[in-house]
Amino acid sequence: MPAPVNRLKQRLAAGETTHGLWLGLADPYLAEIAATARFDWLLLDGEHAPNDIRSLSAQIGVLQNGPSDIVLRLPDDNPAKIKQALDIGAQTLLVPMIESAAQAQRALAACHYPPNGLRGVGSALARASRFAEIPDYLNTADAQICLIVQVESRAGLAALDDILQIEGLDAVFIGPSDLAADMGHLGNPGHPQVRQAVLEALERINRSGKAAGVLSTDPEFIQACTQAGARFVGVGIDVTVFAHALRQLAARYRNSAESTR
Ligand SMILES: O=C(O)C(=O)C[C@H](O)[C@@H](O)CO
Repeated sequence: MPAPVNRLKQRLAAGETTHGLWLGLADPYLAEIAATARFDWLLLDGEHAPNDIRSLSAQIGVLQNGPSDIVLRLPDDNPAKIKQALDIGAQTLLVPMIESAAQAQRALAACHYPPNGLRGVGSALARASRFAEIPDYLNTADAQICLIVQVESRAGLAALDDILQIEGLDAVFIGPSDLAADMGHLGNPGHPQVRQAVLEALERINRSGKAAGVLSTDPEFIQACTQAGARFVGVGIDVTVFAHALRQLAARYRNSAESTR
């Protein structure tokens, strides 16, 4: 019995457009509710959300047999964290703040077992192998790992062509918020200069044959990104959807006398 087939890896390789939700509420119960929306994928954010390995593992536990594929974003490119993420059962990883081909190559090596990589062997303890229930896990795991690296700075864009040459790298995600900050437009990912840079990068990634990724909550920009070749498309963030809906509901019933609350 081999490692579980990574459906999202296959879909991205086939050029399918997929839509997903960022999960930043960092809670398995809320992740289970999000799964009922049946997005193509759900991304567990280990970079900006209050997640740790146990909360990430608990969310994978409730999502792993659900309708959505699971993506786990690491806080950085630390090989030890990549190892832990894979061992708790994530098969699609998003690694932020990649600025060179060498850095992307190191992240890829951390995803694969020797001799092709540096991933430490601990599958007997790991959900990834179904706790050693998958006898051939070590020999079949690598083929099902999907690595997406984030390019989100001018230095990363300058290295993009070299990054796109990396064999075995599945996708490159352009981070509009951090790119905006690096371009001098902190807090304004919708700035025309930023949007142009994002769309041009998505076109370059798509032309390379790798999958292009992006996150936006603006339906018009989402359409523009898809037309530019984005196939891994984040279309919302659970935290902002939740917070906005609650504020709207409260405001509807808050009378004017309390409006200063
Ligand atoms: O730079 C970006 O944009 C991203 O990487 C996505 C953000 O981190 C996400 O938290 C939404 O702001």
